[in-house]
Amino acid sequence: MDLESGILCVDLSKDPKDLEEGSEGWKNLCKKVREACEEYGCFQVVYEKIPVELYEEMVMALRDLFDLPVETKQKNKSSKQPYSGYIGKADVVPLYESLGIEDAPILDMAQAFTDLMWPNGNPAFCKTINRMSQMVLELELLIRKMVFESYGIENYYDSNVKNSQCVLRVIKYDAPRHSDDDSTTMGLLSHTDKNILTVLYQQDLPGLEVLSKEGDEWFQVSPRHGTFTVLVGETLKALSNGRAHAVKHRVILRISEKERYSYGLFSAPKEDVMVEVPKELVDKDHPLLYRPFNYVDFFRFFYQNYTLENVLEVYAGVVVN
Ligand SMILES: O=C(O)CCC(=O)C(=O)O
Ligand SMILES: [Fe+2]
Repeated sequence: MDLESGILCVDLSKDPKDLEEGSEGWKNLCKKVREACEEYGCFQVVYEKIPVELYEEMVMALRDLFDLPVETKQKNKSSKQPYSGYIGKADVVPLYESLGIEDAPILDMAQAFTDLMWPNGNPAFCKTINRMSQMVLELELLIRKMVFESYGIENYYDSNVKNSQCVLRVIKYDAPRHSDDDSTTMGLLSHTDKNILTVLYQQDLPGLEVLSKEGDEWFQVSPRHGTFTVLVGETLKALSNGRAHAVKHRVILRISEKERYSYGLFSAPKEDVMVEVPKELVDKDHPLLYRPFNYVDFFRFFYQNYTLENVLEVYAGVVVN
């Protein structure tokens, strides 16, 4: 099995025929994706469709963006979607800074964000984030389709896509400079994502770590060119009636002179739709675990009440039994 340091790797670039729906290769990929979602809650995916120069343009775009004054970045307020808005240099994670760009694959949305950050215009930035997020969304939709097919719920795929939206979250971690204290290398605390799927790119430096399902081992996810990391979120776990595993992950930085950039496309249900477990995934052996829920409530629920001590109570609020 092409397990690399505990993370399953799915190669979507090996044979174009594998991407023909219904082919043997496609069925094998779907099976592998399901296995990865259930056993690990994450996997790496090789996707060579994205042109090399777009990765480079993305680094320049991120540098440009994070170099803006904090007051400008703070103009990016979260409106409707969780994961949008500016988060900067919080006490618990002082090296972390990020901006969420709602529906960045839609040109008007990418343009609105660009106009907010650069009232005098920055067409190169707009084009880059729009193109990159379109390509990553294409990848996310492909994987989502594989997940739905692997569970035999492909007839829910179109409505699931129609009822979903996405945020491109771009992240910068300042270089940690001291090694005498663990907190100086903590980039992002251990958490699960609450959305459907996250498709993440680590631009240059390593840092992402995922916790084994058994909860006893952290695995480092190495950044590799053309390789994305897919993480199962709590909403996909709920949709699969608890079968898929929402993986805990964190970012531990290495002492270095270089800042770390990453970006992820987070797909999530639209705020006004109810998420329901497909009836096909409920049976005698798999009793219903989640009542229909609204994503924004689901998200707030985790974040307002969530501590390591009360994790079970938090689940009890959305879990039927
Ligand atoms: O920066 C990374 O590699 C991970 C970011 C992450 O987990 C998140 O934004 O939810
Ligand atoms: Fe995350």
